[in-house]
Amino acid sequence: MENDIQNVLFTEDQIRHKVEELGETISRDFEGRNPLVICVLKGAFIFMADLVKRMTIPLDIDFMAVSSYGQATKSSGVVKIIKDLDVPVEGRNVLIVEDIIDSGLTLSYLIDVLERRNACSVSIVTLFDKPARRSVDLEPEYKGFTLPDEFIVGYGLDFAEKYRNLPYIGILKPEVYTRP
Ligand SMILES: O=P(O)(O)OC[C@H]1O[C@H](OP(=O)(O)OP(=O)(O)O)[C@H](O)[C@@H]1O
Ligand code: HPA
Ligand SMILES: [Mg+2]
Repeated sequence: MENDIQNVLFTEDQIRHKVEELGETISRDFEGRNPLVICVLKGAFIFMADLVKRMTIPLDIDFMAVSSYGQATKSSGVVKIIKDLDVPVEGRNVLIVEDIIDSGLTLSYLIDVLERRNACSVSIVTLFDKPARRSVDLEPEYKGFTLPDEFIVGYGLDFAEKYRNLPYIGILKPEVYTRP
Protein backbone atom coordinates (compact mmCIF):
# COMPACT_ATOMS: atom_id res chain seq x y z
CA MET A 1 0.00 0.00 0.00
CA GLU A 2 2.73 2.49 1.02
CA ASN A 3 4.54 1.77 -2.27
CA ASP A 4 1.63 3.26 -4.19
CA ILE A 5 2.03 6.66 -2.48
CA GLN A 6 4.02 9.34 -4.32
CA ASN A 7 4.25 11.68 -1.33
CA VAL A 8 2.63 12.49 2.01
CA LEU A 9 0.61 15.70 1.81
CA PHE A 10 -0.61 15.91 5.43
CA THR A 11 0.80 14.00 8.38
CA GLU A 12 -1.22 12.50 11.23
CA ASP A 13 -0.11 15.39 13.49
CA GLN A 14 -1.17 18.08 11.02
CA ILE A 15 -4.58 16.45 10.66
CA ARG A 16 -5.03 16.06 14.42
CA HIS A 17 -4.31 19.76 15.05
CA LYS A 18 -6.72 20.86 12.36
CA VAL A 19 -9.50 18.60 13.64
CA GLU A 20 -9.01 19.96 17.17
CA GLU A 21 -9.34 23.52 15.90
CA LEU A 22 -12.46 22.71 13.90
CA GLY A 23 -14.04 20.94 16.88
CA GLU A 24 -13.48 23.98 19.12
CA THR A 25 -14.83 26.49 16.59
CA ILE A 26 -17.89 24.43 15.75
CA SER A 27 -18.66 23.75 19.44
CA ARG A 28 -18.65 27.50 20.07
CA ASP A 29 -20.88 28.24 17.06
CA PHE A 30 -23.40 25.47 17.82
CA GLU A 31 -23.66 26.02 21.58
CA GLY A 32 -27.29 25.59 22.66
CA ARG A 33 -28.44 24.38 19.21
CA ASN A 34 -28.23 20.59 19.72
CA PRO A 35 -26.99 19.93 16.15
CA LEU A 36 -27.71 16.81 14.16
CA VAL A 37 -24.26 15.87 12.90
CA ILE A 38 -24.46 13.85 9.69
CA CYS A 39 -21.54 11.78 8.44
CA VAL A 40 -21.40 11.32 4.68
CA LEU A 41 -20.24 7.74 4.28
CA LYS A 42 -17.96 6.24 3.52
CA GLY A 43 -15.19 8.80 3.05
CA ALA A 44 -15.97 10.91 6.14
CA PHE A 45 -16.06 8.08 8.69
CA ILE A 46 -12.64 8.72 10.26
CA PHE A 47 -12.95 12.52 10.23
CA MET A 48 -16.44 12.27 11.78
CA ALA A 49 -15.20 10.05 14.63
CA ASP A 50 -12.25 12.33 15.39
CA LEU A 51 -14.29 15.54 15.05
CA VAL A 52 -17.17 14.60 17.37
CA LYS A 53 -14.64 13.61 20.05
CA ARG A 54 -13.42 17.22 19.87
CA MET A 55 -16.92 18.69 20.16
CA THR A 56 -17.88 19.63 23.69
CA ILE A 57 -21.63 20.30 23.29
CA PRO A 58 -24.67 17.97 23.25
CA LEU A 59 -25.33 16.66 19.73
CA ASP A 60 -26.97 13.80 17.84
CA ILE A 61 -25.30 11.83 15.08
CA ASP A 62 -26.59 10.04 12.02
CA PHE A 63 -25.15 8.59 8.83
CA MET A 64 -25.95 8.81 5.18
CA ALA A 65 -24.18 6.88 2.43
CA VAL A 66 -23.92 8.36 -1.04
CA SER A 67 -21.66 7.58 -3.95
CA SER A 68 -20.78 9.18 -7.26
CA TYR A 69 -17.18 8.11 -7.90
CA GLY A 70 -17.35 4.31 -8.10
CA GLN A 71 -13.99 3.08 -9.40
CA ALA A 72 -13.06 6.41 -10.98
CA THR A 73 -11.07 9.54 -10.02
CA LYS A 74 -13.76 11.79 -11.56
CA SER A 75 -17.34 12.19 -10.34
CA SER A 76 -19.93 10.45 -12.50
CA GLY A 77 -22.19 13.44 -11.81
CA VAL A 78 -24.95 11.11 -10.63
CA VAL A 79 -25.31 10.99 -6.85
CA LYS A 80 -26.94 7.89 -5.42
CA ILE A 81 -28.30 7.60 -1.85
CA ILE A 82 -27.21 4.17 -0.70
CA LYS A 83 -28.25 4.57 2.94
CA ASP A 84 -30.61 7.26 4.17
CA LEU A 85 -30.83 8.90 7.61
CA ASP A 86 -32.63 7.13 10.46
CA VAL A 87 -34.06 10.33 11.99
CA PRO A 88 -36.13 13.21 10.59
CA VAL A 89 -34.27 16.47 9.99
CA GLU A 90 -37.32 18.73 10.17
CA GLY A 91 -36.58 21.71 12.44
CA ARG A 92 -33.02 20.51 13.17
CA ASN A 93 -29.76 22.44 12.89
CA VAL A 94 -27.84 20.09 10.65
CA LEU A 95 -24.07 19.91 10.31
CA ILE A 96 -22.94 17.81 7.35
CA VAL A 97 -19.50 16.26 7.84
CA GLU A 98 -17.62 15.62 4.59
CA ASP A 99 -14.10 14.45 3.97
CA ILE A 100 -13.66 16.35 0.70
CA ILE A 101 -15.44 18.74 -1.64
CA ASP A 102 -14.30 18.30 -5.21
CA SER A 103 -16.86 19.05 -7.95
CA GLY A 104 -19.37 19.92 -5.19
CA LEU A 105 -22.03 17.71 -6.78
CA THR A 106 -22.40 15.35 -3.81
CA LEU A 107 -22.98 18.18 -1.33
CA SER A 108 -25.22 20.33 -3.48
CA TYR A 109 -27.42 17.27 -3.93
CA LEU A 110 -27.44 16.54 -0.18
CA ILE A 111 -28.14 20.14 0.81
CA ASP A 112 -31.09 20.15 -1.55
CA VAL A 113 -32.46 16.92 -0.05
CA LEU A 114 -32.12 18.21 3.54
CA GLU A 115 -33.64 21.61 2.77
CA ARG A 116 -36.62 19.95 1.09
CA ARG A 117 -37.06 17.96 4.30
CA ASN A 118 -37.31 21.30 6.17
CA ALA A 119 -34.10 21.31 8.19
CA CYS A 120 -33.92 24.54 10.22
CA SER A 121 -30.35 25.19 9.01
CA VAL A 122 -27.77 23.23 7.02
CA SER A 123 -24.03 23.89 7.54
CA ILE A 124 -21.04 22.08 6.12
CA VAL A 125 -17.70 21.09 7.54
CA THR A 126 -15.19 19.53 5.19
CA LEU A 127 -11.67 18.51 6.06
CA PHE A 128 -10.42 19.02 2.50
CA ASP A 129 -11.46 21.37 -0.26
CA LYS A 130 -10.40 21.30 -3.91
CA PRO A 131 -11.92 24.60 -5.14
CA ALA A 132 -10.24 24.38 -8.56
CA ARG A 133 -12.50 21.48 -9.50
CA ARG A 134 -15.84 22.97 -8.50
CA SER A 135 -18.64 22.62 -11.06
CA VAL A 136 -21.34 24.12 -8.80
CA ASP A 137 -21.22 27.22 -6.61
CA LEU A 138 -20.65 25.95 -3.08
CA GLU A 139 -18.67 27.30 -0.14
CA PRO A 140 -18.44 25.31 3.13
CA GLU A 141 -18.89 27.13 6.46
CA TYR A 142 -15.93 25.24 7.94
CA LYS A 143 -12.93 23.76 6.18
CA GLY A 144 -9.64 22.19 7.16
CA PHE A 145 -7.21 22.30 4.24
CA THR A 146 -7.34 23.64 0.70
CA LEU A 147 -5.87 21.22 -1.81
CA PRO A 148 -4.18 21.37 -5.18
CA ASP A 149 -5.92 19.55 -8.00
CA GLU A 150 -4.57 16.11 -7.16
CA PHE A 151 -6.28 12.88 -6.19
CA ILE A 152 -5.60 12.12 -2.53
CA VAL A 153 -6.09 8.99 -0.42
CA GLY A 154 -5.96 8.04 3.25
CA TYR A 155 -7.76 9.09 6.47
CA GLY A 156 -11.01 7.67 5.06
CA LEU A 157 -10.51 8.63 1.42
CA ASP A 158 -10.22 5.87 -1.14
CA PHE A 159 -9.25 5.03 -4.62
CA ALA A 160 -11.39 2.09 -5.78
CA GLU A 161 -12.19 1.38 -2.07
CA LYS A 162 -8.52 1.00 -1.09
CA TYR A 163 -6.21 3.15 1.08
CA ARG A 164 -8.95 4.40 3.46
CA ASN A 165 -6.98 3.01 6.41
CA LEU A 166 -3.81 5.05 5.83
CA PRO A 167 -3.49 7.32 8.90
CA TYR A 168 -2.12 10.25 6.80
CA ILE A 169 -3.07 11.90 3.49
CA GLY A 170 -1.04 10.85 0.47
CA ILE A 171 -0.99 11.51 -3.24
CA LEU A 172 -1.14 8.37 -5.33
CA LYS A 173 1.42 7.62 -7.98
CA PRO A 174 -0.29 8.26 -11.32
CA GLU A 175 0.55 4.73 -12.52
CA VAL A 176 -1.73 3.34 -9.79
CA TYR A 177 -4.88 4.73 -11.34
CA THR A 178 -3.83 4.10 -14.92
CA ARG A 179 -3.16 0.43 -14.12
CA PRO A 180 -5.29 -1.91 -16.25
O1 LIG B 1 -17.53 17.10 -4.58
P1 LIG B 1 -17.66 15.77 -5.26
O2 LIG B 1 -17.04 15.80 -6.65
O3 LIG B 1 -19.06 15.26 -5.32
O4 LIG B 1 -16.74 14.74 -4.49
C1 LIG B 1 -16.74 14.56 -3.10
C2 LIG B 1 -17.38 13.28 -2.69
O5 LIG B 1 -16.79 12.17 -3.35
C3 LIG B 1 -16.30 11.22 -2.41
O6 LIG B 1 -17.26 10.24 -2.17
P2 LIG B 1 -17.49 8.95 -3.11
O7 LIG B 1 -18.60 9.21 -4.06
O8 LIG B 1 -16.17 8.54 -3.71
O9 LIG B 1 -17.96 7.87 -2.05
P3 LIG B 1 -17.12 7.34 -0.78
O10 LIG B 1 -17.21 8.44 0.27
O11 LIG B 1 -17.84 6.10 -0.37
O12 LIG B 1 -15.71 7.11 -1.21
C4 LIG B 1 -16.06 12.05 -1.16
O13 LIG B 1 -16.10 11.25 -0.01
C5 LIG B 1 -17.17 13.06 -1.19
O14 LIG B 1 -18.35 12.57 -0.62
O1 HPA C 1 -9.14 13.39 -4.18
C1 HPA C 1 -10.01 12.55 -3.85
N1 HPA C 1 -9.68 11.36 -3.25
C2 HPA C 1 -10.58 10.42 -2.90
N2 HPA C 1 -11.88 10.55 -3.14
C3 HPA C 1 -12.29 11.68 -3.74
N3 HPA C 1 -13.53 12.08 -4.09
C4 HPA C 1 -13.43 13.27 -4.64
N4 HPA C 1 -12.14 13.69 -4.68
C5 HPA C 1 -11.40 12.71 -4.11
MG1 LIG D 1 -14.72 7.46 -2.94
